[in-house]
This record gives sequence, structure tokens and C-alpha cells, in this order.
Amino acid sequence: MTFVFEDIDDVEMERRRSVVEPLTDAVRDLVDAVIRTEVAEGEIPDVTAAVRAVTERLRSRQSDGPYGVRYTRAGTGMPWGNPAVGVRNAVAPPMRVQAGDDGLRWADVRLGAAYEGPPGLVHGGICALLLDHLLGEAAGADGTPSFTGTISVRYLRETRLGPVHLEARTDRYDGPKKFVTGTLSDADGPSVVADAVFVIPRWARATPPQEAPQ
Ligand SMILES: CCCCCCCC(=O)SCCNC(=O)CCNC(=O)[C@H](O)C(C)(C)COP(=O)(O)OP(=O)(O)OC[C@H]1O[C@@H](n2cnc3c(N)ncnc32)[C@H](O)[C@@H]1OP(=O)(O)O
Repeated sequence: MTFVFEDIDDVEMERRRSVVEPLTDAVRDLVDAVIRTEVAEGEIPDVTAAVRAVTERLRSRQSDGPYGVRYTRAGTGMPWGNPAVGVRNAVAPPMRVQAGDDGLRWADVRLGAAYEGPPGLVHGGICALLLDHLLGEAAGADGTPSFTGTISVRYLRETRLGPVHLEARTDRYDGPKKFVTGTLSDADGPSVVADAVFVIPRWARATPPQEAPQ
């Protein structure tokens, strides 16, 4: 597992983000358009060729493997390939994680056609993905890295496509284990709840925190 440090400051990171984000948004829009298009079937081969040409152009220079989790000199993370929050990943809704008081992490996300499971409803795996990620962010609010050890997701009822709100926080610690809970709500209130044990890996376990994050 490699965490890459890039020799850039946060101003340069923001500049790079502002260049790539419109591309990702355009691809996200393309995904939605492919799902919902009703153009004549005869047009599809031409469109397919155009998309392939764009892909070839991007592939003319690319890295060997995944993007990784990169950091600026100041330690700001750039998980830009991440499927929940990655600013280079059109698969990500994307979720923009916000910090509240006492280690609270929250996000407002709009889930459209690309995230449908049952008709008009959010796919359960997408709810689990977003909750796993947000609970991970809440677990990381104390500054120590940790991985999802076990997560339990309870679907209280269906979640409607459209705007959803997520919240998570760490409730307690037990040695290297962080017990984290969270909710996902649609316009009608909470629809999914999750609780998880995040575990600080051995290599980061010198002084595990014993108090709730501030
Ligand atoms: C900011 C970014 C947010 C990102 C959010 C996304 C989160 C993710 O997707 S993380 C990726 C998915 N998760 C993984 O890949 C984790 C894979 N598993 C591992 O790496 C390891 O098994 C790991 C780190 C969880 C635990 O391994 P290890 O450090 O050897 O555990 P170990 O020392 O044996 O156990 C420590 C304690 O944790 C407990 N524990 C170990 N594994 C688990 C588990 N899977 N679930 C619950 N508890 C566990 C043990 O029982 C033990 O408890 P106690 O101290 O009471 O005896």
C-alpha cells in the first residue's frame, strides 16, 4: 500500500482540481445521458465511435495503475480516484464531505438515474458505499488512519432517488477499535442506518486515541 506525496501546495492542488473537475462532471453527465437517451438506434454507432475517440485521446498518456491516494506538502489528501468522493471518478456521485462539531461528518448528495436499484429508488449497494465512506471519514476525524473492519447496514425502508443527506460520527473507542454510526436520509427522513467497527492498523497503532474526536 503506497501513499504518494506530491510536491505541490494546496493552491496548486485547487488549480488542478478546477481543471479536471469539469471533465469528470461531463463524463458523469454522459453516463446519465446514455442511460436516459431515446435517440434513434441508428445514431448509436456514431456516438459510440465519438466516445471511443475521446477515450483514445485520454489514453495517449496515462499512469500504469490506479490513481492512489496522494497528498500535498501540507498533508491534504487527494483521493481523486475514489468511487465515493473522487473528483476524477465519474462513478462517484460525488459526495462532498463536510466537517461539523465533535467529529461529525456529513454530506448532501444528489443521486440520479445512475444509482437506481428498484424503480425510482436508490440501489442498496450505493447506500452502503456512501455510508461506509462517510463513516470512514468520521473515524478519521481524530487524525488516525483506520480501515473498515465490520459494517452493518440496516435498510429501514426504501430510499428515493434525488437529494439524500448523510451523517456519521465516532461514538466510542476500545483500544484500536473505533465504533462509528451513521444515517442516510431522503426527503422523508432516515431510510438507512449503519454501524461499524473501524480498526487502526498495527503500523499506525503507537498511541491509539481513547477520547472522542473534537
Ligand atoms: C478518509 C477515508 C475514508 C475511507 C472510507 C472507506 C473505508 C474502506 O473502504 S477501508 C477498506 C475496506 N477494509 C479493509 O480492507 C480492511 C481489511 N482488513 C484489515 O486490514 C485488517 O483485518 C484490520 C486492519 C481491519 C484488522 O487487522 P489487525 O490490525 O491485524 O487486527 P488485530 O490486531 O488482530 O485486532 C485488533 C482488534 O480489532 C478487532 N478486529 C480485527 N478485525 C476486525 C474486523 N474485521 N471487524 C471487527 N473487529 C476486528 C480484533 O478483534 C481486535 O480487538 P481486541 O483488541 O478487542 O482483541
